[in-house]
Amino acid sequence: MAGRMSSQGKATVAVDEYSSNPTQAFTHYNINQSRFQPPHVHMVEPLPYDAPKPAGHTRFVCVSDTHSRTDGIQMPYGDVLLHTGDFTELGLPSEVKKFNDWLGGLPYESKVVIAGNHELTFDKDFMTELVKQDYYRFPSVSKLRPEDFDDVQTLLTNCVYLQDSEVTVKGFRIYGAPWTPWFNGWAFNLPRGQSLLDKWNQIPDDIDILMTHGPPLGFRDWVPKELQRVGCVELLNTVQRRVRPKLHAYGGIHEGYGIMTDGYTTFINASTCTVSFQPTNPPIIFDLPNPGSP
Ligand SMILES: Nc1nc2c(ncn2[C@@H]2O[C@H](COP(=O)(O)O)[C@@H](O)[C@H]2O)c(=O)[nH]1
Ligand SMILES: [Mn+2]
Ligand SMILES: [Mn+2]
Repeated sequence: MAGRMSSQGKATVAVDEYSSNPTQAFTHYNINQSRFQPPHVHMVEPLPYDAPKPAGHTRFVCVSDTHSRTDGIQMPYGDVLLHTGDFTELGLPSEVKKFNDWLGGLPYESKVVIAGNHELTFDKDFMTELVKQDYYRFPSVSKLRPEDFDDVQTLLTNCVYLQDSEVTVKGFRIYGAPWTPWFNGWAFNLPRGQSLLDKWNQIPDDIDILMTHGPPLGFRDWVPKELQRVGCVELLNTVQRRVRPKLHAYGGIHEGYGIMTDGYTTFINASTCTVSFQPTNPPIIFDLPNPGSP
């Protein structure tokens, strides 16, 4: 069973029986529960940049997977920038500084950033293992001395950096987490199932906006070259059965760029880079009514 009520009346999420095979999970839940079917679940057209912002709303500008290729990106008007990871290629301090400089030149009131699997130096446990393996997989990182990346987060002076943590911006509670299902042994990779669920269980119940690097199952998580869905089943169950944010922003699967809704949560895969790492997908804007406004 994937969900039940705790003694406090809150939903708790258990490991899904289809956790390890997201493509099969999608088919099963679609056939047996119509879980990904219209009318509730459908694609959403992006808001044009010149759409007037309704009174009492905050405009979020979502980007992801910019991979050190920010130079040509046309940034639209908005209030709060959300970047959901993979802002570098390898998490090199030089890349982080360049990204931070780019952020510094943007006019948004607040900028909130999480890491992705490419931000190698942000994952302390990953770096410990990499050093032990003599940087075998990522030789260009070996030129760094540990003191170069020990406090790499502190290079991000022009944003709020979230890692299993939250911030309140203009009354919105925003939570960010970098973890993705294991794939080729990158940073912040964890096995599907309980390991990832343990991370999702740290998300508080009353979050308005959730930022993760990768998608949940079924919402912009299709990898065409492998004919597979790769979203996290536990993340979907956590989002739909417990946290119920108004907005779930992510990237990770570049081919999944676009917007969907399940009728309550809007899911935005804002991957700027395409599958061939061209930074051509435009930032996605999204308006939310301010908390407490009529
Ligand atoms: N089959 C899977 N493909 C994946 C997964 N995570 C990423 N990818 C593919 O790689 C690109 C780029 O990802 P990046 O993290 O290196 O920037 C992505 O668009 C997919 O094509 C996965 O878990 N399974
Ligand atoms: Mn990426
Ligand atoms: Mn990634």
